[in-house]
Amino acid sequence: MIKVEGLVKYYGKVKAVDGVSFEIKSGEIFGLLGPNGAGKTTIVKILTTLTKPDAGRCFINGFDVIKKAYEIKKFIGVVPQENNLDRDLTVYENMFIYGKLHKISQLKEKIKDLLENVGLWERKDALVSKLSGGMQRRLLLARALLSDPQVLFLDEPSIGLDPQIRRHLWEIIKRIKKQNKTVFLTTHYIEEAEALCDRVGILSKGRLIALGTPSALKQSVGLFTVEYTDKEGRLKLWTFKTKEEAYEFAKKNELPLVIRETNLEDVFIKLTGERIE
Ligand SMILES: Nc1ncnc2c1ncn2[C@@H]1O[C@H](COP(=O)(O)OP(=O)(O)OP(=O)(O)O)[C@@H](O)[C@H]1O
Repeated sequence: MIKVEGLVKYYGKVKAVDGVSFEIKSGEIFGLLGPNGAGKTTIVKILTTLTKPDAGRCFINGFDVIKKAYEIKKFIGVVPQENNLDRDLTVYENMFIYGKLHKISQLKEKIKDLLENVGLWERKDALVSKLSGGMQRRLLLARALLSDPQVLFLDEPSIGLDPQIRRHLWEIIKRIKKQNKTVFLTTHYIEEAEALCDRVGILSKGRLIALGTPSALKQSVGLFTVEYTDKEGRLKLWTFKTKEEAYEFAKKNELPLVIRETNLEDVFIKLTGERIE
């Protein structure tokens, strides 16, 4: 469904994307995981035709994203990181105007369906400025789905939301996948990548440093982690294939160590020596 080959993007002298390649299958939830500034938004902007790469190619549904921007726009939906809803209009009006602009047929029925789907039908007459952050994010999602896109791009969908509201949003995103849509999301939340994504690409300083299912990525460094935080708050990690090896190692040490299952943050730390969040 999505194919990215050797993507490079500079902003002046900053190499924001440095030779990134990956493929996403139809119906997958694919996540780009990485810290702030890793280049996630830039890749989303390239794939959604908002900016052009300096090198490389990408295709969505066989269409060249750079050459066929007009066609691409017909089958993608985008939830940008920055909220671009009209705050002075109601929930319904935001949906209606967007639908009219995009010449959506059976608009009223679709608006009702989607607002019900994201739990906002009851609030359809509320001004956007009166909605909570989580509700606004759900409205952005509903609006992006109005054109019934085959591929949905979500740039940091749950940034700034508290954990409970984040989980509600994840349920909605999982339902979207069930409608046979391909979902491309970016995140710097480990939990979000693990809870939602079929496959994850780990991005660091513009480079894709690992790619695979969350469990394969964890397996690649070792499924069990021994953790130690020194007096200065510095974290040290050792990863092991088996729980027994981890216990064996911990037993030999005098230090207060924590033994736990490896998560994607550990994978990132192992590969880069840095933390994500
Ligand atoms: N318009 C721009 N002009 C100059 N530099 C930019 C621009 N947009 C991004 N950058 C730089 O490119 C790099 C990648 O930024 P990008 O926004 O793609 O990262 P990100 O992983 O999405 O992080 P965030 O979650 O903070 O948006 C960063 O060093 C950033 O400062």
